[in-house]
Amino acid sequence: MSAHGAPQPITARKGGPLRGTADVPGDKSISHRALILGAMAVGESRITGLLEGQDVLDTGRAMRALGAEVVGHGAGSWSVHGVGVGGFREPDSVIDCGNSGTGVRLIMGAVATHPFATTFTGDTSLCSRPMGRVTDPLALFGAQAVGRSKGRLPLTLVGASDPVPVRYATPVPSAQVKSAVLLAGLNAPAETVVIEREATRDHSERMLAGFGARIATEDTPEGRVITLTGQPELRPQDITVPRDPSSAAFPVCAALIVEGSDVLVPNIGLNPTRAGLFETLREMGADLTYENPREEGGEPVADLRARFSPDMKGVPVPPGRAASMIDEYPILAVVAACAEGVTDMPGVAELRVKESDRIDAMAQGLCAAGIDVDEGADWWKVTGRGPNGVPGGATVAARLDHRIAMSFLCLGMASQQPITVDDAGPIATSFPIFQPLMERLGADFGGRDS
Ligand SMILES: O=C(O)C1=C[C@@H](OP(=O)(O)O)[C@@H](O)[C@H](O)C1
Ligand SMILES: C=C(OP(=O)(O)O)C(=O)O
Repeated sequence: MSAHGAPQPITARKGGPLRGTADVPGDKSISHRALILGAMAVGESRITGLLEGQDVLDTGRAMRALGAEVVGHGAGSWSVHGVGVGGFREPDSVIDCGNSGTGVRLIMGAVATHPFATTFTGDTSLCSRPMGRVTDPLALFGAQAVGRSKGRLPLTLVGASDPVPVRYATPVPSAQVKSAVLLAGLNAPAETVVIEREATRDHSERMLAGFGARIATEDTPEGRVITLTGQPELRPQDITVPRDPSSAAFPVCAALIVEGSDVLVPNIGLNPTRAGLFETLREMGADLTYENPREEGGEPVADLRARFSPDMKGVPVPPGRAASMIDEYPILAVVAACAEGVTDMPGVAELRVKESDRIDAMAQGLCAAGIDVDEGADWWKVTGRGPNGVPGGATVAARLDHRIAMSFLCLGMASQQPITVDDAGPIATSFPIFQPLMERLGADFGGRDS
């Protein structure tokens, strides 16, 4: 069942090559942060290129419930009239973050140092995900959370009325945890410090600096140490959201595995904390180039060009790279299935607590499509069958997970027999135009029986 209605099965089958330009939507991580920081600034921020996917729309609704004015002007252009740090008001009703881990965890951080109660919920996927990783550090500020067993949603967070600053070493590599602590630190006095052993995406740090917060990052033997001075006045910003590398991954990888393809994906954010997939694909022998590299809105961007790459080989993916490509492992596994040899992906326990257990979801679907997968608690290996070697002919479960749905649809474009995804509804959370965009490039979602 889709998060937002009846299940929408889609079948992808091998058609002609994929060709043309893929204008993917705005970055999901940056879009959430633009709305939240806009809501915490004094005055009006303007955002262009905002991702209008359900996850981000749910965050926009939550910012309204907390007192900010959030207005869409069409085509990704939005304005947010913020209430200032410490200015949120108690919401009248439950905040429903839908399918979005980023939304709920960042908003929990933002309200944790406000003296009122907020109740959070989400869909069945979000209600099964761990929240203790965020409520534990928020408790150090003085916030109290009561949720279901194992701290799961629905959950009520009573914010600290007299917050204290916090120094916190994150036990898991998670930008959501880091960002929740930093957002809570905004309304605490003095300095809040987050230490992360492995660097994770740094959009919060960059955007906080852009809004005028005093924030410093230092690489030390302990790890990356981020120090934020609390209670700043955030200045409203004009933000241009770069396009999402995690969405670009789908047309890029589909082009690499579909014979004769040549696809340009312009204006993609290539922040090094996000670009691990592209590095890995190049190591596999992908014909993937960065054209016109430049900087926009404080983030590095380039145009990506991907062409069919029949000689790709499996590679070991360094575990230290995992955080920079954590959402891209499902589509990497699809490329690995179409390469020769083994792609070994260690150090990825986090994949088991995303919208679904992504190792299990991919292993079951790949196996049904004729691909061998070995897995352990924090690793998996895909044994490829080479270009045109994937049998396909399977129906796979999306498990309320947009990335699982899109990954298997891409595999269906290259496999010998079609692949059906039982519910493509969740794709709307991050990439609402996925289907028409891929069809314009030449994908066949005709849905006929094989
Ligand atoms: O901070 C963010 O915007 C995100 C962080 C990642 O989650 P974790 O922080 O849980 O690794 C990622 O999987 C998610 O899609 C977006
Ligand atoms: C893990 C993801 O998102 P979130 O954690 O925000 O639900 C994702 O988009 O792949």
